Amino acid sequence: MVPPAVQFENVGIRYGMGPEVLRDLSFSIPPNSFQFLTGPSGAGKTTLLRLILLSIKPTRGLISVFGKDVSRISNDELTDVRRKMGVVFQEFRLLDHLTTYENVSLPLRVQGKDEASYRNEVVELLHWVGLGDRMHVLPPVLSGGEKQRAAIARALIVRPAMLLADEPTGNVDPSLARRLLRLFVELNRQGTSIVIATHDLGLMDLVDARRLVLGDGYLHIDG
Ligand SMILES: Nc1ncnc2c1ncn2[C@@H]1O[C@H](COP(=O)(O)OP(=O)(O)OP(=O)(O)O)[C@@H](O)[C@H]1O
Repeated sequence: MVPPAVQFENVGIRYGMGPEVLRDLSFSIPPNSFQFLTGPSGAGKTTLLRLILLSIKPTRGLISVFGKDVSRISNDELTDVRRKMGVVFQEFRLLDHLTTYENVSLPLRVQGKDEASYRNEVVELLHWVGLGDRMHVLPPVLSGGEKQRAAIARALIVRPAMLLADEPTGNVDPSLARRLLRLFVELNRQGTSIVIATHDLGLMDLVDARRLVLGDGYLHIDG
């Protein structure tokens, strides 16, 4: 049986000596599932995504990712787990000396793939996210929304087992937001588990998906 992409059991986290930001979180993200993560500003959405990404540790409880208990994970396993995750966070981390096309292709280049094997796919994806005419420019001349779309394309190009996206449509107009959402839905159809953190109720209404709702440190699940 395929394990859940993510499993939390009684997880809590605090920053330093502060109060618990998240408390008693127990839930799972099934393989091939689509969910929104929502809740008011400061509710802990980014914190929850960072826990799943293993960039911060819980102060209590158990987290497993792709069936691995993260408290016992080796460095090699950690690298392997991270490779399976596509991540779009609010800081886009594009490399300023590479063009948009080169930034988006970079994960495939790092995997040792030959450019001829991926060029068309990268170009097609760049057109889909509305960057067809921005392919050959460097990130410093891109707008915030264009950088965000480049970061989305870079996360999707490797067809990750799980996509974690923090407000991925925060900087784009509503019609482009719907287009990006269609891209996430298509990726999900091809087998990727999707977690999208958003405040945008209109966006969530467009997809019949589970909602993980954070509030007062607790999580409840709608749908
Ligand atoms: N590095 C940190 N050190 C101390 N406190 C932090 C840190 N990061 C987040 N917090 C606190 O944890 C709480 C949750 O923050 P988080 O960024 O996870 O919320 P969020 O739901 O993503 O918010 P937003 O919707 O505004 O992005 C907030 O009270 C925040 O101040």
